[in-house]
Amino acid sequence: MGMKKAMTLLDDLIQNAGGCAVIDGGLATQLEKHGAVFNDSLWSAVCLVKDPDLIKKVHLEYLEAGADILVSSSYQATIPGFLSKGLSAEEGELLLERSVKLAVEARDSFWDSVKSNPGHNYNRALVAASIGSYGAYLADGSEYSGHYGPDVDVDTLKDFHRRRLQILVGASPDLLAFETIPNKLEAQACVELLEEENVQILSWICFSSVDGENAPSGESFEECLQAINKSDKVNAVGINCTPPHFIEALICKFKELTDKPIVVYPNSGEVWDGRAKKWLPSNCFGDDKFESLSARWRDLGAKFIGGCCRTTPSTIRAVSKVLKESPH
Ligand SMILES: C[S+](C)CC[C@H](N)C(=O)O
Ligand SMILES: N[C@@H](CCS)C(=O)O
Ligand SMILES: [Zn+2]
Repeated sequence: MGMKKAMTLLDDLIQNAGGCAVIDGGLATQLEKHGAVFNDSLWSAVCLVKDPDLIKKVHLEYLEAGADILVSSSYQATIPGFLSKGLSAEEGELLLERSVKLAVEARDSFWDSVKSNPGHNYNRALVAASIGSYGAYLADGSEYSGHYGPDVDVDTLKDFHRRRLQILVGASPDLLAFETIPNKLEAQACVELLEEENVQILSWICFSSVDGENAPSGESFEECLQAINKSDKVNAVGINCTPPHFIEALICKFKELTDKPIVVYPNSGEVWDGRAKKWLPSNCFGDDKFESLSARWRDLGAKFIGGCCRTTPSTIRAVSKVLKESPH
């Protein structure tokens, strides 16, 4: 499909969803709720190897809750990560393809089961292939610090992302979702890669933020968005895995900094301790808060809203309900 046709598909989805498409919630979180254990450097990508059926089940739960966009299970799935566990490059590539396939299969079977029900309130969902940051692969919490050290330059990051991007593009998702990008260098690497590979699939680039004002590296979003704004290969930009109380101000900031559609899918407000590898209870937002805040975020201009870590299908049910029952 050409970029133009894909863009129409996305615009139609936003319109059919009432002016703002609903993204799913935390994938790893919901896998853990079903008993999956991720005390491993592959984090949720362990499930791609050990229990792909569970991934499909969670995708179906999010569709049932009203998600218009599913994000695939490839966040922390990388060829070097799989090689470090003794898998071959070919096996790693098949696992990446599998992550898209699982989401596509869930989407297709869910849509087949609801599309002819009169009065159903679902849209045919799109599948976004997740591309987690280099920091996610490092598994040291650096997707929330942006500190990759002096030896990492733009070529290191492009080399890291290139093969996975090629494989995910080859699996034909509807979208590419760069997630939890923590600094300007990685944003630039992602844009250069999309250009160099002449990628013909829509994409968004989302940053994390730990202070509600800047990228985790301390660089301003004005700096981080420079390369993105110049490229027509990036179709939307925003924030994920960041506490909900920062989102309103960040939407306002992004509106001043870019003409691209804005994506927000915050976490619950809990804070990831990269060393202890656990979530620390903090200013935690429940589903009712997500419900009221989503309407506010939509009114401020966000075009894609969902949840990230520690949000669940019940969060997305609340978000979907408010966005679809009182459309803009
Ligand atoms: C979004 S964070 C909670 C993912 C896990 C992290 N990259 C780690 O492996 O420690
Ligand atoms: N798509 C990933 C993001 C982690 S920050 C997940 O939901 O698990
Ligand atoms: Zn997250």
